[in-house]
Amino acid sequence: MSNDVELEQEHLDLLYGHLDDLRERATARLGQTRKERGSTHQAMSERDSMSAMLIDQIERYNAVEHGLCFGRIDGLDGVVRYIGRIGLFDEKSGDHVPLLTDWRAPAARPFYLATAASPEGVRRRRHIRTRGRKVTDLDDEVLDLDIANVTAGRTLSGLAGEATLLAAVNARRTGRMSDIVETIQAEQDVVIRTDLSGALVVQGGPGTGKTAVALHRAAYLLYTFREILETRAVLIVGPNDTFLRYISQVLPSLAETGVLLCTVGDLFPGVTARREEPAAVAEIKGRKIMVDVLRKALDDRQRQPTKRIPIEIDRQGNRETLYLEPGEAKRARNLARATKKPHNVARPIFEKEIVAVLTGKLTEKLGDDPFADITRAAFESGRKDEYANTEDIGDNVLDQADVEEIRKSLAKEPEVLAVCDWLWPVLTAQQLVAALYASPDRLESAAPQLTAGERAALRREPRGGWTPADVPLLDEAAELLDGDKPVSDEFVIEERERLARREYAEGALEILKGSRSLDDEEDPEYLSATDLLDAADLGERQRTISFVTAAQRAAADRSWAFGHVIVDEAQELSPMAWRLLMRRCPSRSMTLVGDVAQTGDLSGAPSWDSILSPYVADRWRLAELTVNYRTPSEIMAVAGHVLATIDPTMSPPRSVRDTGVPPWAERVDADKLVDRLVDAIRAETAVVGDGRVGVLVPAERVATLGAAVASAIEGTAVGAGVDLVSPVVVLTVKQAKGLEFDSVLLVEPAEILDGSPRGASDLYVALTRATQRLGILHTAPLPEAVKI
Ligand SMILES: Nc1ncnc2c1ncn2[C@@H]1O[C@H](COP(=O)(O)OP(=O)(O)OP(=O)(O)O)[C@@H](O)[C@H]1O
Repeated sequence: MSNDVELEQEHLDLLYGHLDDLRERATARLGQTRKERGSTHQAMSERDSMSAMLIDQIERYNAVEHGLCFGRIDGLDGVVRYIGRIGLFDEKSGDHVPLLTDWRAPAARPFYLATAASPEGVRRRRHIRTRGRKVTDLDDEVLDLDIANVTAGRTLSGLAGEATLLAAVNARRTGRMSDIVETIQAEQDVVIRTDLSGALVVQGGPGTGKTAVALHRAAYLLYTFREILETRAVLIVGPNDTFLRYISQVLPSLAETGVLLCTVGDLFPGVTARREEPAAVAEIKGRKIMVDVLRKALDDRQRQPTKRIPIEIDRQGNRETLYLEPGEAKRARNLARATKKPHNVARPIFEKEIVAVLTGKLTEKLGDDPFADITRAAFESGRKDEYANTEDIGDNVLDQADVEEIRKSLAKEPEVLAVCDWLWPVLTAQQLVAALYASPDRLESAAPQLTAGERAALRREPRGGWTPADVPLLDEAAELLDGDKPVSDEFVIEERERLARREYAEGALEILKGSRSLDDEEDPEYLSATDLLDAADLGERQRTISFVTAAQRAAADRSWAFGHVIVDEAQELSPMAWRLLMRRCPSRSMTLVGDVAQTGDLSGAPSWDSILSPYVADRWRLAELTVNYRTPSEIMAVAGHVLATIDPTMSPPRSVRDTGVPPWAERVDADKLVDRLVDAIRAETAVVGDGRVGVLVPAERVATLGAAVASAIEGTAVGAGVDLVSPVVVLTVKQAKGLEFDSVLLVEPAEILDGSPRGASDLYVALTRATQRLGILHTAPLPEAVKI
């Protein structure tokens, strides 16, 4: 074996040499490009585009530094193929010989799929384990049936690369999710490589790798369908900021950065929805009837006067009063509504009609027959029912130009515009929704289908920010107001530039730091590159850059149609949130991953069919993941009983390993809970060393217990928005969704169970967050379903 290690080290040295070479060339070109002095706008723009492209390239080379090459397959035909994070070719040889095959390429697929029973043309699969640039171990599986019995023990369970896989799942957690590119299993590989088109649902129990698979699928799709997806972008939606930070490193480590990661609360440009609200209120906002509520709220803003409205206008220094009759206002409203255009888009039609009516009145007042042209025009445009016969059309002594002059001046008249604003106001989504929440009368009129208590729950003052559940309502409102028109073109451009400048500046400086640490600091090429990319003017330079990624553009554009949308913890989204996401993905090219047994949100989905059937009927595919890579079998046995209370027909996923460590539970007196918890945390941190301890507590206790633990144990992070790199984290179950810790301490499970109508699902989630150890502390009796 040691001879083999040396041989693999030689190949690895060759690959890293190649990578260094590519990076150096790109860095040198970057330095050169930055020095070019073009004076025209186009030259500057081209130079900046080229710089951005080179920076992107360097970023990719830096990203694959760790674990560049991790596998090798030896074919039955004698061909040897190395598998890694990117493809590298021996360009000097002229015939483009692959030195390293990208894991996403079809040629790499047997590395993930081959088994002794179905070797896919592979004689031997080798996992190459490395630390930095050094080979540390090799893990071989011989798949040739003639000699399969030699290694049969390794593949009995159907796992590929078992030793490497177990090393990965047993490793200490860091607070950041790692990629699984070295050990993707066959059932996961099938999901990752499913075709781009259509909706795919990935259902799987806790720890089956749904999140990991979703992220690797994004990388696969970007590689395989780069042309489509680089222009239309990929959106990944996760449940909260902590989760997004947790997964943030995975795609960069796979050398993919052009993906927009966000929560539903981020999906309305210009709004950062972080305000909190009770789950029951969010549930009301998530109901589909809110579409009708918003429609009615908007209808109510298209006012119908009950009395004539006096309009005072200035006519060459004289004040004139014109009267708009209720019937005339109604006719204008009907006309504008009949266009079926969004409210703001239809406003000019409403305004034009009001101005036309007033023009008629004013010309009449001035002693002429005003209706001649107007009624004729109305008649000719087909509104015959309003003007029953052509005899109504009289003579007009004013010529067309005079009438037109009057019309123009009325169209600018502040009083006329003020009346139009009152009858048909131009609104933003924020104005419509905030005004609805702020007024019991508006709520009562718009939401008769809600109970008085539910309407009272929606009541809120306009100030104080938006909640995540407001965002789908804002989006729906924007749709009713403006259709698929961007909120405002100017705003979109501004927002785009702001995001692009920020990301660009941060990204570029990171890259330079990264590449410097790898190379000679005195290298003149590096110096010239860093000189030119100093932090002070980096952001400003980007102002002129015409190149911004599709993901950046998409982030600022409410009407953006993504090339593919991936939704994690998809079971949690409300019907209103689905409407928003479906609008962002008209092609319905989507991957939804989740577990309906873990649904904790009150407006979450009871089944996949209920989410998808309104949009794609039964045209969606289901893939299932069945193996739990996170939670050891000892802990899954406990969680399995809780699952049976949620749905007795569901079985928990099969754990990939035992740890021999049984979960424990301990009842303590209420006044001893904090002390005992602090002791237990200390004990667990001692066991997991540089791993992570998660303390999961009922929502009502997070503030008090969190503060008590934080004051006793240094480095404790508490509650929403925490950074999971902290050694100890105190969270609610909702906040811990999708996350994992080496050791979990669960406090007061009975309160979690009783704390919500979906308490059993919450408990199931809480019990399945540990990769190694689980302890339960309780003052009340353990729920019956928790059998320890
Ligand atoms: N093939 C694999 N190789 C190595 N580790 C894996 C593999 N598949 C999953 N894992 C690990 O298992 C853990 C659970 O994965 P992940 O969070 O994606 O599961 P999940 O199905 O999304 O779980 P949950 O529904 O509980 O959020 C992660 O640490 C992930 O890296």
